[in-house]
Parts: sequence; C-alpha cells; structure tokens
Amino acid sequence: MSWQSRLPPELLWQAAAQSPLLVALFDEQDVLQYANPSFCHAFGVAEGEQISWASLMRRNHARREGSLIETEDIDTWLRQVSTRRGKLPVRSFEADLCDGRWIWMTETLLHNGWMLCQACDVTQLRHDERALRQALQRAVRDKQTDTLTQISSRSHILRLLQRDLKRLAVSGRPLCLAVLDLDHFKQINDQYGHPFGDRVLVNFAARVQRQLRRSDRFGRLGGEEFLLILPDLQPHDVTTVLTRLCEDIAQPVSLGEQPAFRYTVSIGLTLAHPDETADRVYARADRALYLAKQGGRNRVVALG
Ligand SMILES: Nc1nc2c(ncn2[C@@H]2O[C@H](COP(=O)(O)OP(=O)(O)OP(=O)(O)O)[C@@H](O)[C@H]2O)c(=O)[nH]1
Repeated sequence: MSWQSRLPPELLWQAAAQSPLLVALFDEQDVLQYANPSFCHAFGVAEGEQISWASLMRRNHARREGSLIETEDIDTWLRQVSTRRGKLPVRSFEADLCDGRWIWMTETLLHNGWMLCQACDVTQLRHDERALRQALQRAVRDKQTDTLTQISSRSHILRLLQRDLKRLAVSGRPLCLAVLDLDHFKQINDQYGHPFGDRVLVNFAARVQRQLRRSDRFGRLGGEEFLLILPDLQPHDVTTVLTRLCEDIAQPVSLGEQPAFRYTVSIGLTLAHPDETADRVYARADRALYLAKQGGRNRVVALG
C-alpha cells in the first residue's frame, strides 16, 4: 500500500499547520493560495488571505514586517526580484526578516505552475557562525601575543621580521634589528623568586613599548630575550635611541615589595641588508648582543 493511500489528507494539513517551517503555495499568477501559521506569522498574512506575492512584498515593505526589504524604491526592487522569482525549478536563498530572524528559503516550481515556498529559521546557525568567527579571531590574537608580557609572541615577531625583510628587498629603505636581553636575570629570579622575575619582564616590556614609534615592532623571543624591529632609521640614529632606552631602563622602579628596584638590559643591533635571510640578520644582532654582554652589559653594540 502506498503512503498516499494510507495517509488521511487532514493529517498533512495538521502537520503543515504545526510545522515550524514556513510553508506557502502561490498559484501560476503568483497569488497566495495557502500559507501555514508559521508563514502567516512571519509575513503578516491573515488566515485564508489571497494576495499576490508582489502586493504582499509591497505591504511588508510599507509596514516593515516580513522580509526585510532595504530599498527606498519598492517598484524597482520588485522588478529586479521578478527577474529571478520562478525562473528556475528550484531556487534557494537566505533572507532577513524584519523581526531579526534569518531564514533559508527554497522555492520549488510544481508541475501545475504553482510554487511551493518553504523556509526554515537559520538565525541560530548564523549566530554559531559568528561565534566561530570570533573564536577564530581570538585564537589568532592569542597566538600572536605573548601571554606574560602581552607584546608580540616569538612566532609573530619572527613572521613580522620575514615580512619586513621582503619589503626591504623591494623598497631598499633601512631596517634595523635589535636583540634585547636583560642582564643577570637568573640572579633576579634566584634572589627574589620566579614570580618577581615575571614582574620584571612585564615591567620591561611595558617600559620599552612606551618609547616605541607605531611603525616599530617589538616581541618576546623567549625567557628574557626580546626582538625589536625598527624601520626607516639608520643604525647611527637607532644607536642613539637605544642608548637612551638603556639609560631609562637602568633607572630604579617600584616593583612589588621593592620600592627602588634596578635592572639593566644589553642590546645587540644590526642593519639588515637586502636579500638577507632572517636567520642571518638575527645571527649578526645576536653576535652584537654577545659583545655587549662581554663589554660589561647595560649597553648597546652595533655590528654592520
Ligand atoms: N621569571 C622568569 N624567568 C624566566 C623565564 N624564562 C626564562 N627565565 C629564566 O631566565 C634566566 C636566564 O638566565 P641566563 O640565560 O643565565 O641569563 P642571565 O642570568 O640574564 O645572564 P646574562 O644574560 O649573561 O646577563 C634563567 O634562570 C631562566 O630560568 C620566565 O618566563 N620568567
């Protein structure tokens, strides 16, 4: 026995009446011949009302209900939509409703020329999509940020360096790279404890950050080692800036229980050459840093 012969027709009506899906039938003149309660509610249609699709849209537009139609000129809008409506056997699209919901509408042309319209509420899906997008943005931001100091993470600052080196190859403008390393940091940890060492790192990052230009890039490579990229300045000028920074960092600060705590930083500086790899530039800056440490710390050494 087929379903058709088994199924009482009124059950189909009841099912459509209770369905959260929006269901409607338009005849070959595009006049509404049936709409279930969900459709009626969403589009402001009265039970049993026969209204053409164009009139319904015009009314919805005037009353700001049903489909959200963002136009001043409803006639032009109707003309444009009429070029698509009923032109394909099946057509699906997303539409906004004035009440804030989003629906996914499918229009199916039936054999007799009528059109079956069915729509489901996809508002939640769109919200989930947005939540997913936001989670992705958060994950990217977290990956780019050093958890402790809130400056660029190692991977991010190294990626910025690669990008700046590529630009240098094209622009030829000067690009300086500095490696900054806190002095005797192990002693600080040993004497005051690891959490205090963390506070020193945070304090250092904040103090350096305050002195930078917007175009400078600053990141933590790991431990007490930091990387600074300074575009568009010659090494001579950068040496002056960083020497001042060293002097500033050496000033006592109030940190935790210590009202006048002093720490210093050593800096290795170099100028990147066009077509150089990040590894090569970094190695030279690191050698300069080594010389700064050897030379007594709390200083800047530049290597060309
Ligand atoms: N508090 C804290 N300490 C860290 C962190 N990462 C690394 N360290 C410590 O930093 C210290 C670095 O010590 P060293 O590499 O010997 O360098 P240093 O004592 O600063 O000596 P110089 O660089 O030669 O002046 C080690 O004791 C690490 O355990 C961190 O995130 N927080």
